[in-house]
Amino acid sequence: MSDKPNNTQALLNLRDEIDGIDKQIHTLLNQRATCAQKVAEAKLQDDPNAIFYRPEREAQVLRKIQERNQGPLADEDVARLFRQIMSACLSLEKSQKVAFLGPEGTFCQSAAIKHFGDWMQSMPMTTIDEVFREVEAGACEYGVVPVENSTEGVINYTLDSFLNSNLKISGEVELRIHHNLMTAKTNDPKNITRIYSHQQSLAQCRKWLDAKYPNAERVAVNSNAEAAKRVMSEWNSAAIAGEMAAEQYDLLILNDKIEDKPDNSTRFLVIGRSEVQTSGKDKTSLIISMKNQPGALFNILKPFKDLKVDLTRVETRPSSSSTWAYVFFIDFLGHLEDENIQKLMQQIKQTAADVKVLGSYPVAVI
Ligand SMILES: O=C(O)C(=O)C[C@]1(C(=O)O)C=C[C@@H](O)C=C1
Repeated sequence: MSDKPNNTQALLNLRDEIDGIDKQIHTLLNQRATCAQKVAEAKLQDDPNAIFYRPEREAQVLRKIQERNQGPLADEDVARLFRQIMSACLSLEKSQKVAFLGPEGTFCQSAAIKHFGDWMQSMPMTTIDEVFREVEAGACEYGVVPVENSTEGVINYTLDSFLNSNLKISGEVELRIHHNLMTAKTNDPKNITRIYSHQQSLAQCRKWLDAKYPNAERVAVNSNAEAAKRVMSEWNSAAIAGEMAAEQYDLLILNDKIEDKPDNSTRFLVIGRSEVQTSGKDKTSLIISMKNQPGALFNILKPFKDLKVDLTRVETRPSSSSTWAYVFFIDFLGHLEDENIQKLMQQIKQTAADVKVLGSYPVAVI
């Protein structure tokens, strides 16, 4: 018997128990990965040009995990763990290249990692348009682009990019956005006279900046990560960016969570070249142009009421072609394969000048 105090022996016994559990988890993880490899083989036998990433199936797996979770780990934490397990399994089937609005360290990259896990290959692009082009050209399987922020509203450039693209929406990601003021570790915060960030981030932290740095020059740049890159070499500057950017560019966070609204979040869209099957809890996005006649908008929206389809967003944008004065970007709950959505689409097509389906995709799970 060890002469160590009881609590050490109890500790050692518990560690033995953990070792036994880890051994089981390790075995099961490799069994699961082997299954995923067999799934890949089955997909290829069915279709030599098989699509390996299946967002509908991943959403179903993550929902089941959350539904049966008994704790002590929180539902979202367990789902994030399984998100990573599926990411590792998918990488055994086929590595996924995902374009995002860069550079490295942007919230868009954080959204891509949240959705695809750490095993995807993230490819930074300088503009939203470039993300679309990279996926259209087949250089990347998927892309992630920002579409709306809870404080600043919709990102028009993303909506307009869909007008001239054949890409489909494959998924959506919700990301809580925390802004931090950061600077180079060699800088003296008292010398800060210029603050860089994306124009949306400067706007989301306006009140904080007015209170803390009323006289600092505010310079809008393409992205928060670009702002972080700049301050690495400027002794009198600071950047507003996410935690990931501070890590990426080895910066010191002077103040964290400086956003004016505590529930500040951004929604991102996952874009791809193929349609997504039904997952059981889906959303559909359309672009609808209306005939220039009285009551046209009412006629478009009436079928949603009649068929009890839940509209989640309606945005108006100027049309890119002369024939369309305005187009409507409409999101609603349901999948194109659902019977009531098929009825809805028939009625919309009777009254609209034109309808462009952007896709049906799983409602964000984590
Ligand atoms: O079920 C599949 O189609 C799989 O490829 C397996 C799996 C998984 O790990 O659960 C992996 C990748 C897919 O995106 C979906 C699920």
